[in-house]
Amino acid sequence: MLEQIINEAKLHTKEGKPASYIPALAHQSVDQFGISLIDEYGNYFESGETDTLFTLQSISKVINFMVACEYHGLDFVLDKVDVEPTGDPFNSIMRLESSIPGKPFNPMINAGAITIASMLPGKTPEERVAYVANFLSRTTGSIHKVNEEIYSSEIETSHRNRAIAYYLKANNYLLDDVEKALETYIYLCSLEVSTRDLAKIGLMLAGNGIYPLTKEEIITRQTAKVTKALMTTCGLYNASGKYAAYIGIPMKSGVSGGVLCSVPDGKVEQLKGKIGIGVFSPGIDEIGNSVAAMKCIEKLSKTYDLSIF
Ligand SMILES: NC(=O)CC[C@H](N)C(=O)O
Repeated sequence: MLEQIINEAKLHTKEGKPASYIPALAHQSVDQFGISLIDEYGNYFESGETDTLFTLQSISKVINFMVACEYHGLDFVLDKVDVEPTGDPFNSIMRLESSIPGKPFNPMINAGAITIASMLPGKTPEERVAYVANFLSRTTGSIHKVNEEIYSSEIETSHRNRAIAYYLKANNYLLDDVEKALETYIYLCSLEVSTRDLAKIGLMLAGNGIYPLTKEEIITRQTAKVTKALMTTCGLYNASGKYAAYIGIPMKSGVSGGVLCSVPDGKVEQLKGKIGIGVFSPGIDEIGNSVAAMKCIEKLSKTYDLSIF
């Protein structure tokens, strides 16, 4: 049944286009598709390009939020970034000026994520990215490197994100210089992962911060719960409401075509208990979500009753 769902989803890979506003992402082949599922009992199901490395892009927002909450505590973080969905595109500037006092609406849009990047532990962007990469490795067991080509391509063309960072600085939300916050944010977007890595992070979140296979506590229960609430309400940009209704799984997507899913409680025999899912297919829609990955997750959720609602 899973193979059939995956084969059907693969038929949609060409309906999306690779993100072209980051020039180095534009030449990704849309034919790629990979999926990894891991459950709390250690069962793996994988198909397609599960070893291919791709950049986290917006999925880094989830990771950075967890790191910031663990390091500073939730109250400190929420003093600088709210937890309200916007219904606007991820790189929108509009509300920074229209809302008083310009506080970023949530950590899953660029304004919130650049703010979070400025508060991560470490004195330089390099130290911060190393801290976050180590944090990721505790769950994934992989070594995560920055893709320098994609980093350079984005930092050179990041005029919109730079504008957002200046607004944030003007309203006292950045804890650092504009350029350092931006470099940190883009380094983190450029960290490489595989679908297997994403599935493991999803499983850790499903375990409310405890990785079920090792029983190690990676983050607190409180951080895990707030993170999953943000993924559900803001994880898929301005399509988050639609996907909460039709799929109902805490998820986060990135413009490189990755999607991280955390299923807290699978109810059917074939997919039971806590499950992490990572999907990758670079063809994205206008909103920024991978077309084939979302088709696959929607079918999985409907077939195996994975919705949390
Ligand atoms: N939605 C995304 O994945 C966007 C991430 C990308 N690095 C940006 O800031 O534009």
